[in-house]
Amino acid sequence: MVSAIVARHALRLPSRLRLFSTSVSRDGDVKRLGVVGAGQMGLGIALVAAQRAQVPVTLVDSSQKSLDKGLAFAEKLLAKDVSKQRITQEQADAARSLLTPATSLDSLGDVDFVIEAVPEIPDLKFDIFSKLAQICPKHAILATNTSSISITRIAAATTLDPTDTTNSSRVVSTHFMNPVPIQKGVEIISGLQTSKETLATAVAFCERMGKIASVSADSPGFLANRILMPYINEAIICLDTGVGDRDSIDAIMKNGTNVPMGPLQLADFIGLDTCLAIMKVLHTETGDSKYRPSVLLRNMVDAGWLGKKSGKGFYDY
Ligand SMILES: NC(=O)c1ccc[n+]([C@@H]2O[C@H](COP(=O)([O-])OP(=O)(O)OC[C@H]3O[C@@H](n4cnc5c(N)ncnc54)[C@H](O)[C@@H]3O)[C@@H](O)[C@H]2O)c1
Repeated sequence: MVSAIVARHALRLPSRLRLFSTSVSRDGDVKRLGVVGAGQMGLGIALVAAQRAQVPVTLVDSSQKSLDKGLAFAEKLLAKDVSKQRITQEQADAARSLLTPATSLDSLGDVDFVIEAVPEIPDLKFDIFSKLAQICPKHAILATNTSSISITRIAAATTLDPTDTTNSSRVVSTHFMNPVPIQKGVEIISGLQTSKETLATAVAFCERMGKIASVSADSPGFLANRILMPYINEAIICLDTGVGDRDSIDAIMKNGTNVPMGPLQLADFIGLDTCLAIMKVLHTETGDSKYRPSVLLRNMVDAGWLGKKSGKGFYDY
């Protein structure tokens, strides 16, 4: 399965990508995982890795408060799984015991694979990857959960000499979908420097986590957001220009395409600031006017109406 996905992808890669195919990963056998950022995504990734792949996870966050909150939430999710008889108490205890919190990146000296899930701030990610390249073992895969930042740029931050791909070839994106314990899909994105072995290890590990991998190249919005965000943006333009009201827009897509929620409700769930940030990346990096963020989306973000997380968006919460 893994080799088929990677081979299919490699066939489509320009030959210049294959030139950088340095062997850095001995095999797909990840024995210890590091996760950086214990927020919404990082916590979900750590928990699913502990439950499904059954690997010990070092969960690093610069904020002790975030770690405490994240681990309390993990315990709540595990208790819910036990109460619904999806898992036994022993399985819940085993998963919880695999999660070790830490506040310093220096705790990641023994991991085989690390997934970064800190906020979507380019300089923050570049700084973390330059440190991970020094701290993690030389065979470790360095993955990011970014929604929109170029993987090639993140990989470039691991070295001062761009011609030396020892570190940059180990960088890849494992873009998990939210909420991680529920969504099956994960998007695996190669940067220009990413080696075939790194890609294969990333796909294999995500499959061990019970996920279904889709592989894409480093291009603005990758696959998921390149398709999803213009759909959401168009729904907002339809609302803004009076083609339909909120409920009609959500109802036709929900009842007509069999999705669990319509585009406006989904935008609220993702966060309107996140939607706008991704549309801006698509617009500026492609220069294509078809990705222009809708005026109403900009106005709602300016008003602080960010969706579910702020209590108000297209719906009230
Ligand atoms: N939220 C989504 O729906 C979603 C979906 C897919 C991808 N993503 C991406 O995942 C990443 C994380 O998003 P999130 O929603 O989990 O964010 P979040 O704000 O919930 O969590 C980020 C965590 O990183 C921690 N952090 C900040 N600086 C740090 C540092 N220097 N070292 C260690 N920890 C640090 C914060 O304390 C916080 O706990 C982003 O790149 C985002 O674009 C988000």
